[in-house]
Amino acid sequence: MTDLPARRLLLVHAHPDDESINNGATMAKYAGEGALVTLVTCTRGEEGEVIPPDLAHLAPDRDDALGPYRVDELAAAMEALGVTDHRFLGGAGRYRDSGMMGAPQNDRPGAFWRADLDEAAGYLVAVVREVRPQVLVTYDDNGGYGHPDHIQAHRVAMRAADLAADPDFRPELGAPHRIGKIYWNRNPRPVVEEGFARLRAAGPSFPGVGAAEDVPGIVDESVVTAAVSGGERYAAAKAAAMRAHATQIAVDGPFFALSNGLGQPLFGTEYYQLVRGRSGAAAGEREDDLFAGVADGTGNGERAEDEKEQAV
Ligand SMILES: CC(=O)N[C@H]1[C@@H](O[C@@H]2[C@H](O)[C@H](O)[C@@H](O)[C@H](O)[C@H]2O)O[C@H](CO)[C@@H](O)[C@@H]1O
Ligand SMILES: [Zn+2]
Repeated sequence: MTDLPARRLLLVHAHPDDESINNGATMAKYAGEGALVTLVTCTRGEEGEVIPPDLAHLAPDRDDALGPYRVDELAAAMEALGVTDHRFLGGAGRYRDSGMMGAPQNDRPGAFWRADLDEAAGYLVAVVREVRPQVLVTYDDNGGYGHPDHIQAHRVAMRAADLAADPDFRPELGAPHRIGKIYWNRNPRPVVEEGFARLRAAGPSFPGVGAAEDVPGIVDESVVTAAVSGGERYAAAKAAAMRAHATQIAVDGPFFALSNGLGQPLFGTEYYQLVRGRSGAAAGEREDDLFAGVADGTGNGERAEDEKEQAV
């Protein structure tokens, strides 16, 4: 990729829908401000459940046509977010959705959970060395909530960040590139609990109400180091993107539910933990911009020698 935009953000997610749920406002904001936002999705979500009854035939135990359908849902979500650079890890269909932890699908040939880590990371290294992002966003080491594809996406993303910077690793994939800042998706407990209180007060239009502790990446507020506000404009884009994933998500105003029918709050501000690189905020302050303190616009700069690694 030549003539790279000054700011470049790479996000790595497991299934179509995760990007909108976790980072829709962030992606829309930076895309709207002219940054290059690159999304890599590791599977097509073939093993998902299906919410709309008229689409139930797509299910893996019926037509097994959910994967291609979710590819189209993801394209519509990218349109809503204004994101133009989306790839599937290794190409669409290279890795299959593994199902929930413990499901027989975990062991199916081709399941992402069974992927060779360095082979999968190699596909991502090629993207990193092409787009040369200053910022990478992915899940924590539990994948947010323990889904095997989320855990594997975390492992592949973190491994690829290391390999992409190694000049001895597959030089044919491009010049080495060190990603300056790496963030994990987080949700601060007080914000989540307040959102559920709003949901209960509003009276959910969903069959039930979820539990705060089940929200992926929920942590004590002190763990969160960055908060990116999408404002009304980008929060609306996030909601539209989530609606585009209609087989997986039902949206009702400031709330949504997955196929389990359990309502939860939809946040227009998204939260992160900086796990590698240097914060651009003052000591003890949260960042409000993931690119704060980025070394330079080229994204080719090595980290400053005195740069303090975030302890994780
Ligand atoms: C948000 C997310 O990661 N969704 C995954 C997840 O889907 C959940 C799964 O079907 C579960 O059984 C339901 O109760 C829950 O409501 C769903 O969100 O796992 C799917 C299978 O791996 C995956 O396709 C989906 O994207
Ligand atoms: Zn997922």
